[in-house]
Amino acid sequence: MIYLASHSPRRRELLEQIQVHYQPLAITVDETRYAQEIPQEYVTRLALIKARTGRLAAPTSAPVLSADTVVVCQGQIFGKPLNKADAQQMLKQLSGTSHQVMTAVAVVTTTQESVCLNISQVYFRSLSDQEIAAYIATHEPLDKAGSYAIQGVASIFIERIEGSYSGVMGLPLYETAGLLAKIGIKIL
Ligand SMILES: Cc1cn([C@H]2C[C@H](O)[C@@H](COP(=O)(O)OP(=O)(O)OP(=O)(O)O)O2)c(=O)[nH]c1=O
Repeated sequence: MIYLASHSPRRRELLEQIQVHYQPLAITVDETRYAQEIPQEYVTRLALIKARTGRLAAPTSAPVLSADTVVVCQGQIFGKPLNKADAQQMLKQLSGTSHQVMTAVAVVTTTQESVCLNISQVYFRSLSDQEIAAYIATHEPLDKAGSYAIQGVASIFIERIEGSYSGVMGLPLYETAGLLAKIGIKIL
C-alpha cells in the first residue's frame, strides 16, 4: 500500500488503472512559483513538496506518491484557470498550435526521495470562439491545467500527441511504475 497525496480524481483513476493499492491523503501546499523558476524546475519542486508534505501527514510509514502538471505554451505557464475568462484566454492561445504538458511525479519514503519528469507535446487544431465558449460551458476546463482535459471533450481538439497520454492526464504511468520499482513495489 502507498499513499496518494492528491485531490485529483484523474490521478486516482490512473493509479487504479495499474492496480496499485493506495490510500488518498489530503494535503495543501503553497504553489507559488519562484521568480525566474523555469517550468521543469517548478513542476518537479511542487511534486516533491506535495510528497514530502504527505509523508509528514501520513499516519503510517508507507511511501507517499504525488504529482504536479503544468501546460507550457509560447513561453507561458498555464496552471488551472482562475475563472471562465482565464480559461478562454488559455484556450485561445492553445488554438492552432502545439504546447508542452509537463508532469512530475514524486515518491517519498522514510529514507529516500525520487522524482521523474514527463514532457509531452500536444497538437491542437484551430478552435473557433464559439467552440471555446461551448467547451467552457461544459465546465470541463475549470479544474484542469491549461483549461482542457485530454480524456474529455477536448479530445476532439487534439490532432496528435508525442509523449505520454497518462502524463498529459496528470500521472505518467511508465515513470510512476519506474519510481515504484525503485522502492521495491512491483506492478506485475
Ligand atoms: C492537461 C490536463 C490536465 N488535467 C488535470 C490533471 C490535474 O488534476 C490538473 C493539474 O493540476 P495540478 O495542480 O497538477 O493538480 P491538482 O490540484 O488537480 O491535484 P493535486 O491534489 O494532486 O495537487 O489538471 C487533466 O485532467 N487532463 C488534461 O488533459
